[in-house]
Amino acid sequence: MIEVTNVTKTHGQITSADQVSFIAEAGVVTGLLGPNGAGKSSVMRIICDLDRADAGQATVCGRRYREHPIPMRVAGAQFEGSGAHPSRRAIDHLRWIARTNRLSDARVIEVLELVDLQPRDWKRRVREYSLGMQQRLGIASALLGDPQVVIFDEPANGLDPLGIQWLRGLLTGLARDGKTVLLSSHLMSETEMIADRVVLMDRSRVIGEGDVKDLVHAHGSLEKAFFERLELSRQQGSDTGDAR
Ligand SMILES: Nc1ncnc2c1ncn2[C@@H]1O[C@H](COP(=O)(O)OP(=O)(O)OP(=O)(O)O)[C@@H](O)[C@H]1O
Repeated sequence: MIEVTNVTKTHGQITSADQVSFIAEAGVVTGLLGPNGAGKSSVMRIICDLDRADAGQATVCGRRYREHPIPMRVAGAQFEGSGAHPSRRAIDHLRWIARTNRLSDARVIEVLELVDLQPRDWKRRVREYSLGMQQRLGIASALLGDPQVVIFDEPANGLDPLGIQWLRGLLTGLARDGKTVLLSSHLMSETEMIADRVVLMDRSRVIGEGDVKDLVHAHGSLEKAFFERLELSRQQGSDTGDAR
């Protein structure tokens, strides 16, 4: 489980997270949905201890990410593509991460197969990878430690419709195995396809949340639900003189 409680983060004049609170449960695919600059990556970076919150806290399975003895075995994360150096061979990138985290080379092969990268591509250099292949490699590295919690920042970017379908199968399977799955996206229809539950963000705040099925049932589509909520929230913001 991921628990985010009143997380606030500022960078000088800019607020990237403003009292953000939500829970991502085990066995559920939770989507953090919002437009560019809404604060999704900022919150995910704080969950993974890549950034420190100014106030509030985020825990993964009951503790701060970095307080776990081998964090990678508890939570795996993917930010911006593969995270690999372009000159590295894909398999060597994963082997390096595996060895520094006391994981076996056999697990490297398992995750390469899990993300459906073809054996002929394993030894290719990452710079030769398409965007979609880089996404798959990034997802593979997040899964290396077979963690309870997986966090993917915009995993659908660069994937074609078949790739999106594959991603949905993968994430649904992980949730079915009892894992906590958190993904961010600004893509409404993809999120509607992939997530069970959504946390809606705009201008660094949570503006709503709910089960995707319920929101689609009530509003016709997740996109409509999102924009209705967005309009209301921005209206309330302007009523109170909040310019963000
Ligand atoms: N290190 C930083 N320094 C200054 N501003 C930052 C920093 N990190 C994030 N921000 C700002 O915080 C806001 C939220 O950014 P963030 O990347 O979290 O949004 P996002 O929802 O992930 O957007 P996208 O969908 O475009 O990735 C933006 O205005 C961004 O410019």
